[in-house]
Amino acid sequence: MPSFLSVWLGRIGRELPLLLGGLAAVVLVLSVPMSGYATNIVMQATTYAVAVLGLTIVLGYAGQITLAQAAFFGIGAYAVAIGTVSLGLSFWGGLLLAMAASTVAGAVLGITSLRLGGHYLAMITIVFQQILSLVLTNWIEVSHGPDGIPGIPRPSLFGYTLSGSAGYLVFSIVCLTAVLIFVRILKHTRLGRSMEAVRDNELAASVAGVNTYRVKVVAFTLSALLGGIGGALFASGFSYVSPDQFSLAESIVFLTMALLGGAGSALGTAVGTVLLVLLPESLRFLKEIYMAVYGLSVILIMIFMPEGIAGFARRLTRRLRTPAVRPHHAPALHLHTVTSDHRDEPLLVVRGLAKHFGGLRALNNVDLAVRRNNIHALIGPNGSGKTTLVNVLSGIYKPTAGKIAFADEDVTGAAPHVLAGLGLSRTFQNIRLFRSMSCLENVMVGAQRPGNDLSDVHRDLVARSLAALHFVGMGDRADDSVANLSYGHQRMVEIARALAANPKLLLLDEPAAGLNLTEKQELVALLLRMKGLGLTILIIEHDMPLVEQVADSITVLNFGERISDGQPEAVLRDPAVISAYLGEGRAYAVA
Ligand SMILES: Nc1ncnc2c1ncn2[C@@H]1O[C@H](COP(=O)(O)OP(=O)(O)OP(=O)(O)O)[C@@H](O)[C@H]1O
Repeated sequence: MPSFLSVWLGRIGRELPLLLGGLAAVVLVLSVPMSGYATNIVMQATTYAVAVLGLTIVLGYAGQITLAQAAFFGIGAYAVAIGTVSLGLSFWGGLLLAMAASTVAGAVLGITSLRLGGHYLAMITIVFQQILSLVLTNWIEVSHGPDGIPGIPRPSLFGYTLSGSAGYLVFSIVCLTAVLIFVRILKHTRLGRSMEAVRDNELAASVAGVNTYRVKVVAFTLSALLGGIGGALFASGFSYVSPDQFSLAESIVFLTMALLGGAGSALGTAVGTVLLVLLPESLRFLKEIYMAVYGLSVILIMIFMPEGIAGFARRLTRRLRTPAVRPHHAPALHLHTVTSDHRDEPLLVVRGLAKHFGGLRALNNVDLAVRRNNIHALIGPNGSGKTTLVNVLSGIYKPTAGKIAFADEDVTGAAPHVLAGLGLSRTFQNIRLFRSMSCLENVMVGAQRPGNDLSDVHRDLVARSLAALHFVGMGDRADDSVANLSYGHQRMVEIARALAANPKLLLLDEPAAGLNLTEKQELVALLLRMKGLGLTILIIEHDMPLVEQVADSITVLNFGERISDGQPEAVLRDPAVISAYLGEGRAYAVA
């Protein structure tokens, strides 16, 4: 069964409480008579919530700030208005138009702007929002200008027109429940995990095999689509649209709703939306000062609940949660095995590699050959170019000159996620984990890299990730948040994430840094066990006793140039290495 289908089917059962909640809301709407005013408030909350759930995806999951959600909401609303009133389409035709228009607008804006991150993206979305407002106000022949478009029809369903408010409200609640469940389940899919990995640490996500740009574009487009659906429901519900309903101010309100509820939680976002629609209405009795009290309430909630209502609720219920049941036995980890006839053949071949930063030659004319099933150490003084070399090999930096061949394929200048897909995994000198995720989720991002020969089912992904965690001695911490781990344990999780990807080559950048003596001995044993399973390892390390225990060959860099290369016995006796790095009497330099 395809992985995504098994995840969706497996998760849908867990959403039963939400389905029942939706059903209860429907029963309530049908059984309790509501005034027109109350109906409008609930309809506004419901349709807004659909649009704001888009922000859960793009901001909460993928960490991208957008201030154009009201623009996509407006595109959806106007598409239904123009489709039904001007073009004579049915509501359903208008809805399809709204979905298509918001998706295309989101994809185009995402593709063109998501290479820029952070505040640049926020600025571009503000500009887009302002342009849309101007177009809606001034393109009178199409949008009817500031007067807006009245008379938008409501849909028919199975021959029954939802013209009554209660019927349409039920329809909106059903739509909201479906969107809510979709967004909640999305979090647990490969795509959702990739989004969260991008949010937590984009660089680590890319070397773990996530195409970060594509994931951001998909998140942005999905968010725009939900904005469009929300807008379509809103337009048909209120039968009227005008440009002032979709202004920048509205986008800021949407953002506040998401942040107030807790952007990373779909349920929290929905609660935040309902609260911010109801709060000003419930404060109207305060007359002139009601807006001031409203603003103050929002500020106070944000100060005392910085992670939003969802984060606050999570903290309250932490102790009540039951831990997941995991198998006690350690599942076996299968790695990329090298047959004995290929052992010692070159896996990675680097020729004439150079990397210049302006006038600084961090690497100059470096040659390197890493042989299969070998542990190859890269040593040299601080600033000699070791990390730069690993950054070039893993695609983070483009080389200035030279060629890199990996598994007989020219990979010079390839992107990090492409190299990860070919079987190149790495860890970082400064540990880079996805800090909001558990150990298991971190490792699953590694395991789900493209090209990893898992039979494509979620269960296998979990099994392989648990096997990798057990292999590094972290099996019993699978469900712990990585943020609560000691430094040494975080290193082990990072190695497990790389191992779960079933790499052909593992690049380790100073894995012993920050470890105590016992942990270093455990690392030596781990390195030898990994080699025993057939893995090829390139390790940067300053700890020379460790290097001596594990290395089959050593390359030494100094001022960006290779000064020695070969078997450890010869390299460590090389006068050039002793003078540049080891010192007389082999007093090992420790970083
Ligand atoms: N992004 C960058 N921009 C400019 N200079 C850089 C950049 N990255 C590295 N360098 C420079 O390149 C040189 C090599 O640095 P690198 O980090 O590769 O050394 P290293 O051998 O890994 O050192 P260490 O053992 O201290 O980690 C240094 O002079 C460093 O300042």
